[in-house]
Amino acid sequence: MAYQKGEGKSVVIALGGNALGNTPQEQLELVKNTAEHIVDMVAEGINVVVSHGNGPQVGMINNAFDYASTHDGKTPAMPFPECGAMSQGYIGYQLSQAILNEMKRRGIMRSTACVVTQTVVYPEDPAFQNPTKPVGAFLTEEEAMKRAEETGYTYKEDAGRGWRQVVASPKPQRIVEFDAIKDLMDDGYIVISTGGGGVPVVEKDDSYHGVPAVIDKDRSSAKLAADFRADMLVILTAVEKVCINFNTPEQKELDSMTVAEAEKYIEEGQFAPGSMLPKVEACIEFVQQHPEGRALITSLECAADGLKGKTGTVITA
Ligand SMILES: Nc1ncnc2c1ncn2[C@@H]1O[C@H](COP(=O)(O)OP(=O)(O)O)[C@@H](O)[C@H]1O
Ligand SMILES: NC(=O)OP(=O)(O)O
Repeated sequence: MAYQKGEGKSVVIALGGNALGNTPQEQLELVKNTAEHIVDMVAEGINVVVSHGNGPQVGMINNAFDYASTHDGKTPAMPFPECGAMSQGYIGYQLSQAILNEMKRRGIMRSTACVVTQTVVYPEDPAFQNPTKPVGAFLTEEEAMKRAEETGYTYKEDAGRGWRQVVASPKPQRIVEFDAIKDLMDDGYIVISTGGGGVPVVEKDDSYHGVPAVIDKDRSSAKLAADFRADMLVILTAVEKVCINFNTPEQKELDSMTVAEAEKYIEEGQFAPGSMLPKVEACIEFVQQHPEGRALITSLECAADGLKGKTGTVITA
């Protein structure tokens, strides 16, 4: 099956934590299943851009370098933005390989392209004054204070379980490699990009500079999808549908929401901050910027059916 330039719908998929797991070994196994679902969409003639989270991965890489650099005296300290880029690299490598293998198995003559992506954030974003995103392992207070002094990073106590590094989660303003991502997609590549929301960079003196932060990947995916006016933003997570009264006897699955309905539910506190809320907000941002587009929240397993309108929660303008 060969790709003809310009044909097919365009879809940005944001992969949640359950598509990747927590360790490289677990991830290598899980991405095989993830790839099957992505290739199901490719087989339907859809042009797919894949983005993914990186919270556990960037924390793991950062910790490994911190540990090595303070223990062996030979390994250099690794700046946080470089850790983010490494997480994009190894997740992208595993996803790319799994998608290629699956396409080969099905006789689909398409290729993949991984784009290490930077995302511009504003230095004055209030998120920098209130780091909220925990990354990496738990420490004692003493260890955390020592590391804070050495690195300048922020550590916070996490619900009585110990101290963890927290980083800011600023809003994505611009995807630096946007043109390359679009061109690659238009040329028929299955593009893996904007991993972990993109490495956050600020613009200063006409140059980009990495900053120690982790952008919400659903927000960056919404920005990417809106910028190239994708037909659909698909946020894949662990649940088939968004619910109201989630985890209560009155729980009700939603097939669809307009922006006005979603905003009413947000006001009622129906979506948990740090999990479902940013996903719904990302969908709202996408359809507000691109009202002809539709956003879908569903599970990986239901993705293909969701794209056919058979399941999931659809958010429209
Ligand atoms: N109102 C809701 N409807 C459905 N799921 C919800 C709701 N509120 C919170 N959740 C939880 O949010 C989770 C998705 O958030 P999270 O696990 O942070 O995402 P990710 O898949 O990106 O890692 C769901 O698996 C579910 O447990
Ligand atoms: N960058 C990001 O949103 O990662 P997680 O989805 O893993 O938290």
